[in-house]
Amino acid sequence: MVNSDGRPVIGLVGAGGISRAHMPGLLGLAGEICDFSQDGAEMLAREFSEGPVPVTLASSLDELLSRCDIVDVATPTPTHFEIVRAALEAGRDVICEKPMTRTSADAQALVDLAADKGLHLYPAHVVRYFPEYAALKDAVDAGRLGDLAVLRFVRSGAFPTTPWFADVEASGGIVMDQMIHDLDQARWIAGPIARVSAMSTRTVSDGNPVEAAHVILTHVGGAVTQCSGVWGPPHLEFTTEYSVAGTGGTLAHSSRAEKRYSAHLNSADPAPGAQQRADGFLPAVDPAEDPYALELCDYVSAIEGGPQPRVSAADGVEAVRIAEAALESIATGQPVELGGRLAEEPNGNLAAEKKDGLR
Ligand SMILES: NC(=O)C1=CN([C@@H]2O[C@H](COP(=O)(O)OP(=O)(O)OC[C@H]3O[C@@H](n4cnc5c(N)ncnc54)[C@H](OP(=O)(O)O)[C@@H]3O)[C@@H](O)[C@H]2O)C=CC1
Ligand SMILES: O=C1CO[C@H](CO)[C@@H](O)[C@@H]1O
Repeated sequence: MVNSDGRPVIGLVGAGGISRAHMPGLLGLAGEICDFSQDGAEMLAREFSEGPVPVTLASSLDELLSRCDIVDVATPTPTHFEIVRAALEAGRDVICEKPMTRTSADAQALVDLAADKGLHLYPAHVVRYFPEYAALKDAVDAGRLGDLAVLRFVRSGAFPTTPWFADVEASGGIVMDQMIHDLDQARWIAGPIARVSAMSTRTVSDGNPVEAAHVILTHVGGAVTQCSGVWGPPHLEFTTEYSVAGTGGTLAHSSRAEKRYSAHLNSADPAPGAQQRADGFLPAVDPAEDPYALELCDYVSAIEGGPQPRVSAADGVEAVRIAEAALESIATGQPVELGGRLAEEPNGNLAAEKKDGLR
């Protein structure tokens, strides 16, 4: 189905917030983008119809799967399992938004199916492509921080307004939906995790829900990570922070840092520059190094025979498994042992390896 330039037809499932963040990257990679969603696909197609790449509509998932080479799943979390399974059954390589599925058992089942079919499956852990996090990874891998001792990750934004996010059964709440980015960072930067302790709170203020969580991870290598997440009131700008200390030094990032002052008040007059930087739901992105475009390019290149991308399917399973452990710890009040065995198994790479073997 590739077009005359050899560019693939990419099927986008979904037309919500993250679909719009994917569109610039998809437009740079695809010969055609075919979108399917419940209601919003037409509006999304209209918004992005100016350029040379046709944005077309499918009237069902089956139609989309029959018309595309690669599927990009950007629907609510509880729909990921069935949509990804259908795409793999139809023989399509798949990119899927995080969390890969709501449970690690479902995520592992998809990894196994992809491996059986010799197909690629990539979970969209986009924070690995944000420059400040990629720089941290490079510094740690180069040994510039020495042996890691303590890591702290913080992520704050407005409580998401689309109703399914508020349903913990559906979304997994702040830990599975939002903090999963930093749980993945912690494992990527400081290695496998042996123990997870967590606590969370949800309250309502002036009719607005607010949810927050702290998760402590003990890494197999001995380092300790604290992840904190906030889904706050509607005026809260999206911000991120980390600070990492090792025997060789420290590294820190704050998305607020370049601002001379920051105010997050419930007022009609937001902090200067805030709207250009980030809304309450997604972080600010420099279009010159758009991490959503970088991740999509990495995955599509791998699907087309390039090197393994920065994220594997096994990474997606493991992120969900750590988030599940945190939810269990919140429910029981006890730490959860992950046993140090962790999924440092090559499952995520199997699909690609198998496929390469078939070429
Ligand atoms: N990596 C990141 O930084 C981010 C990741 N995410 C993740 O992306 C996913 C989607 O989030 P987001 O875009 O914010 O969600 P939204 O609720 O804004 O959008 C979801 C879209 O999926 C469509 N949809 C729902 N069910 C189906 C279905 N069964 N088949 C086809 N389309 C369907 C909706 O349809 P309709 O046309 O009716 O609107 C809507 O267009 C979630 O898993 C979330 O965790 C979200 C934000 C950022
Ligand atoms: O990074 C993100 C922004 O916030 C959203 C709401 O929690 C998340 O789904 C998303 O992954």
